[in-house]
Amino acid sequence: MGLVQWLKGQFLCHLVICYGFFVSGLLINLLQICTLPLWPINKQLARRINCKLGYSLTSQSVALLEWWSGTEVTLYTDPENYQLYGKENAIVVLNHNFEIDFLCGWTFCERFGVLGASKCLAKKELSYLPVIGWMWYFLEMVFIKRKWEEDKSNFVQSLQNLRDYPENFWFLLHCEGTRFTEEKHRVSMEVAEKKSLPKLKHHLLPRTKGFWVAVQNLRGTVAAVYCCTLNFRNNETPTLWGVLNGEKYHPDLYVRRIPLESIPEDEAECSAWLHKLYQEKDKFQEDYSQTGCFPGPKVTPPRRPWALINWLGWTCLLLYPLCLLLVQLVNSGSILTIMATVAFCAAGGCYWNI
Ligand SMILES: CCCCC/C=C\C/C=C\CCCCCCCC(=O)SCCNC(=O)CCNC(=O)[C@H](O)C(C)(C)COP(=O)(O)OP(=O)(O)OC[C@H]1O[C@@H](n2cnc3c(N)ncnc32)[C@H](O)[C@@H]1OP(=O)(O)O
Ligand SMILES: CCCCCCCCCCCCCCCCCC(=O)OC[C@@H](O)COP(=O)(O)O
Repeated sequence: MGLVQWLKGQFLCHLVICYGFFVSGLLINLLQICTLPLWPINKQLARRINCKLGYSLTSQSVALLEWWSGTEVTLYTDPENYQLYGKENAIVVLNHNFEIDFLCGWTFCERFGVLGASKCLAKKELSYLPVIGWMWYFLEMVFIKRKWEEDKSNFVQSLQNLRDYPENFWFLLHCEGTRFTEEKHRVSMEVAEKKSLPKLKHHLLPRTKGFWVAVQNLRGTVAAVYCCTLNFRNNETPTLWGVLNGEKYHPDLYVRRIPLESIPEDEAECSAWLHKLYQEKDKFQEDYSQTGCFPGPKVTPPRRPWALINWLGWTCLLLYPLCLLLVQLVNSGSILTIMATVAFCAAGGCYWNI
C-alpha cells in the first residue's frame, strides 16, 4: 500500500474531512436562512443563490468520490442524447441497490452542471438530517411520508412550485420506494404475482403512483425521463465508508432518454408503461451480470475542477481557525485540557477503527 493510500485510511484525515463538511454545512445553512427575507422580494434570485449554496455543500461529497477515492462513473448512452444532458429539465428514474447510488448520481449531475439544482422525491425522515436535510428544505426537495392520503396535496403543490424554477434541474425518483434487499424483493414479487405482473430479478416492483403524479404535474416543465440503470463492475459492493477510505469503485450507468410526450397521461396506462420500463431495466441488469456491460457506446464525461476547488477552499478556510484553537490550547498550559483533548481524539480514533 502506498503512502497516499495509507493516509486516506487514517482517522485524522477522516476527522478533517468530516469537520470541514459539517462546519461548512452549518455555515451554508446559516447563509440559506439569511436568504429568507429575499424570497418575497425576489424569489428567483433567492432560488439561484440557494442553488449555489447547495452546490457548495453537495459538491464536497462529489469531490470526495471523484478526487479522493478516484471513482469515475462510465456512462453508456446515445451520443445524440448526450448533447441534451444538462440543457433541459428531466425526471430521473434510478434503481436503488447501492449505498452510494445517490453519490454516483451526483457526479453525473456535477459533470452536466445541474448539481446545485438537483432534486429528489425523498422520505420525510431525510429532511430532519442535520446540515444536508436542512439544506434540501431550501432547495425545494419533495418530501413524502409514503402515505398517499397524507402526502397527496403537499406532493402536488411541491411539484407545481417547480414549474417556474429558474435553473435546469433533474428530479430523482426511486420508483421502487426503498433500497433493494432480498426480503423486500421476496415480498414485492408476491405482490407482482397477485397482480399477474412478470417477476423481476434485480428490482423491486415499482410503485407507480409517485411517478404518474410527477409526470402529470411536470408536463411542460420537464422535457424527458432519463431511465438510469446503475451497476458496479466485478460485483463490487460500494460503501460510503469505503469512499471515505479512498477506495476506488467502478460504476457503470446506462442512461436512456425518453421524451415526456411519449408517456401515457392516463394513470392505468402510465402504471403499465412504468412496469414495462422496469421489465426492460431488469433485462439490462441481467445482461450486465452476464457480460459486464450495458448496451450502447461508452463515454466518461470530463471531470470538472470546481468541486475540488470548492472543497480545498472550505478546508483551508476552516482548518485555519482549528489550528489557531489547537495552538491556543497548547499555549494555555492546562495539562488537564490538553489531556482531555488527546483522550477525546484517541477515543474517536479507536471508535473509527472498530
Ligand atoms: C443518475 C442521475 C441521478 C440524478 C440525481 C438527481 C438528484 C439527486 C438528489 C438528491 C439525492 C439524494 C438521494 C436521496 C434518496 C432518497 C430515497 C428515498 O427516500 S426513497 C423513498 C421515497 N420515495 C418513494 O417512495 C418513491 C416511490 N414511491 C411512490 O412513488 C409511491 O407511489 C408513493 C407516492 C410513496 C405512494 O405510495 P403508497 O403506497 O401510498 O401508494 P401506491 O399507490 O404507490 O401503492 C399502493 C399499491 O402498492 C401495492 N403494493 C403493496 N406492497 C407493495 C410492494 N412491496 N411493492 C410494490 N407494490 C406494492 C399495493 O398493492 C397497492 O397497489 P394498488 O394501488 O394496485 O392497489
Ligand atoms: C466531504 C464529504 C464529507 C463526508 C460525509 C459524506 C456525507 C455524504 C452526504 C450525505 C447525503 C445523505 C444522502 C442520504 C441519502 C440516503 C438514501 C436513503 O436513505 O434512502 C432511503 C431509502 O432507501 C428508503 O429507505 P427505507 O426507509 O425504505 O429503508
